[in-house]
Amino acid sequence: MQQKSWLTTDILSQLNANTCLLLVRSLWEYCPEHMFIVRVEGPGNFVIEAMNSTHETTSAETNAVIGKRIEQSLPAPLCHGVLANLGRCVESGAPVRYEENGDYLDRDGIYQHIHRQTLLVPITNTEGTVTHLFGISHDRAFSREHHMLTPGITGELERRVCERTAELIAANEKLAYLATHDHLTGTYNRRYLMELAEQELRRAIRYELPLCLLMLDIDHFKTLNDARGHLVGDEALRCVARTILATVRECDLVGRYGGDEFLILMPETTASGAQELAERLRNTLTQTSRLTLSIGIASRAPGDDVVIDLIDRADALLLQAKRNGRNRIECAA
Ligand SMILES: Nc1nc2c(ncn2[C@@H]2O[C@H](COP(=O)(O)OP(=O)(O)OP(=O)(O)O)[C@@H](O)[C@H]2O)c(=O)[nH]1
Repeated sequence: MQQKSWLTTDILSQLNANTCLLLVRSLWEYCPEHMFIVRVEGPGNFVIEAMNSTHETTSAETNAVIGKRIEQSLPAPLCHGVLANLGRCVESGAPVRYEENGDYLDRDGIYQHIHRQTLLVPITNTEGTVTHLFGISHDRAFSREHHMLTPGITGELERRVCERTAELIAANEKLAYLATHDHLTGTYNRRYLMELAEQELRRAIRYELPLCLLMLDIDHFKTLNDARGHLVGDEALRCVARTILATVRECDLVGRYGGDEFLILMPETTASGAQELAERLRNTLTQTSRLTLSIGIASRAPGDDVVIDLIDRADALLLQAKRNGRNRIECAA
């Protein structure tokens, strides 16, 4: 039995072919509703053959789905219902109306709400087989920017915002750490140490407090590096850093000044206190490793305006310690 074509009405049959074509084209281009034609390839197997562009879908977006199976072009939560309705339309050979109303996560991980009504019309060939389905959808509530969120969705969104915020805070903390610390030893890097040291010096000047600066250098470090390799050299640097950090007070500032040189800034500490710490440091290191240190100690003097004044004096004393045989501490009288 020849089936009735649902796209043919009495009015249309009175129009000539050209007018029909013009009518279809105008509808396809200017109608604000979504229109699509799906090819029926077998039971449950539908391929999008054509789709119009509307104010909400660009031609690039519509072109991207043409030739794709329904499962490839629709969000998974909506797909099951749509496939069932397409199948129903093919089986019955009659128009089918259905409604989609739900939320789904888009490719950017953003919740979208969809509420649309669709009319499906079967298109048959001369043998009466449904070869295509024509669909027209009306969006009842679909906005990328504004939609009422159900409490469940709000909760999920809040959870995601909290998760992202926590990730950002962690990433920021990591960045701040990397910007202020030496990657190898975990002590402050030179730039940050200088910044903190200038603050300490200003405080010491303002309140007339003692302040000492220790500069230390590993003895014959180049020989160790050359003989045993850079990885062993790196471990030696870490070992010295660990020993310093375990020996100093919490308010002391420790940083890697460069190569195998470290600085320790000791607020509210006199030269004798600094010497005590330097001795302890040297002793601990000789007990736990084969490394020895040469140390120069400078204490704040009247006229010291910037930290480099102290660094210069500690550096000169460190050089003196090297010249005097290494593994020793030099401190200005
Ligand atoms: N493994 C390692 N070596 C480094 C690093 N930075 C600098 N160095 C090496 O540290 C060595 C510095 O040696 P110096 O302090 O100049 O000389 P030294 O052998 O310690 O001699 P003295 O200080 O006079 O006792 C050089 O061989 C540098 O290549 C680093 O991050 N890792």
